[in-house]
Amino acid sequence: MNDDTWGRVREELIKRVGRNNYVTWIEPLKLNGLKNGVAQFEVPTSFFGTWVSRNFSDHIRAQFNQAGEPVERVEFSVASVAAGLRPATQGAAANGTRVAEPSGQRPASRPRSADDDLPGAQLDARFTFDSFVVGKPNELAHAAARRVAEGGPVSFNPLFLYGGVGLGKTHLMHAIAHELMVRQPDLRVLYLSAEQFMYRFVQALRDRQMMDFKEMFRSVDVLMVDDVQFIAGKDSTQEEFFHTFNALVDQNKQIVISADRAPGEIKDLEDRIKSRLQCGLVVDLHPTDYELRLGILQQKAEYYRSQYRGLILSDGVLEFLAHRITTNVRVLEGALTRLFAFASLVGREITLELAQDCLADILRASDRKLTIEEIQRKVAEHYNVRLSDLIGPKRLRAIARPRQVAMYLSKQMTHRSLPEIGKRFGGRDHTTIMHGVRKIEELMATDSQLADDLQLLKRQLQG
Ligand SMILES: Nc1ncnc2c1ncn2[C@@H]1O[C@H](COP(=O)(O)OP(=O)(O)OP(=O)(O)O)[C@@H](O)[C@H]1O
Repeated sequence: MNDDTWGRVREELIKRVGRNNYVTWIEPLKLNGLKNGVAQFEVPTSFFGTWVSRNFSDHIRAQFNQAGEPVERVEFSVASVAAGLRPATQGAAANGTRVAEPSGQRPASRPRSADDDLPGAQLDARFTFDSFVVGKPNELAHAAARRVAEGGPVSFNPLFLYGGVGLGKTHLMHAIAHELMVRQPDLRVLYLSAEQFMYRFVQALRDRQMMDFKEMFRSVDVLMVDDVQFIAGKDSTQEEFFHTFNALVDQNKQIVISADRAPGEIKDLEDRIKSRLQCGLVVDLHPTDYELRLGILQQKAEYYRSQYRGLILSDGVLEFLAHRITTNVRVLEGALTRLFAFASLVGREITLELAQDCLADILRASDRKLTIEEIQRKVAEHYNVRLSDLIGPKRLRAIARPRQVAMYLSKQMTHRSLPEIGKRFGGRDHTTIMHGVRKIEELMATDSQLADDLQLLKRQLQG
């Protein structure tokens, strides 16, 4: 092989897989040889090899062939610390690649969810515990996820993680899966979204393969279902999910579920499923606070600094973003990505002015003030009362309580004064509003249902 070939192949790969993927997954590969149509690479860990094999081996093969070097198979071996590279030990996989572990150890930790018989979703390699920043709002969820990922005796089943958009539920679930696969390579870990569960179920029904479907789902050691609220209102999917769930719990197999709200708050979910979901540990990811946002930004900025070497980040920019972008982590990440990409394109230092300029739309959207009308609408919808009744004079308890909830939230979540709030509640006096706010404050201490309602409403309004 011409010495330059791998260099040329790498250049092409940057274009095919993108710079981020390239730096993370291709750059660390060491080409050991190319013989009889097999390209052999050294990789730092077996997980790394599995990941590259699964996601990039086709690209690598194609680019070698393009460069005039026929390659039929790509192999990855883990370097042994003491004795250099150990020979590959595992047979070729169906896709023409193989991943090997150092000899003397267990066979390669090929994630079982990558097996053809397990229809799991792909895991995002970036979503690990190492890259998850822990702060007050997510410390409980993180601790619970860690415990499950240790893979010891099942102590709470299911683990139910919930929280608003983009707060890290999926990240934590993937982190559990990654960790389990590394610790216990033989474990059958299946991660999928509730939507994929339904899709598989419908497919099995259509193809008359329900027995296979049931057998497959009951054969896993760990089942993780993301965004379970999706199956609410889908009767037969719920039914099947319920049976799968029970069968696995009976076998003492771990289940991890995520949703955008607590089990009891998912509308159109059967009561028996709600109660099953509440049996284990239910933990929520709270909206981020300033410290957590700053921590996440610092971590991501560190990564970008290594990607865009030479770029200067002025003091105070990250603090500014953590203050101003409070929506969710996904938006925060998007802002930083754009900022670094823009600064590198124009070759300028990332200053506060540049950030304000380049992120004007995101900052404007984050600045959006919540209105009393939005709060009233959300509360009316939540309690299933008419908006006109919520604002109107009716004194029925079923309406008066939601009205007080809306008054309380208006006081808490907007900068409006009591008289201003009164005006928007059908011209009520400010003392009526004050009474409503106090009533809710009192009740919250003793009525856990009300406290849950308020938490949910706040989360949704902040979302
Ligand atoms: N604590 C954290 N540390 C680092 N990154 C985080 C953290 N929380 C969220 N993120 C990042 O924010 C993005 C959104 O997270 P994720 O997809 O897990 O959210 P989610 O709660 O599943 O949202 P959705 O409800 O939309 O499914 C991801 O890129 C994730 O890595």
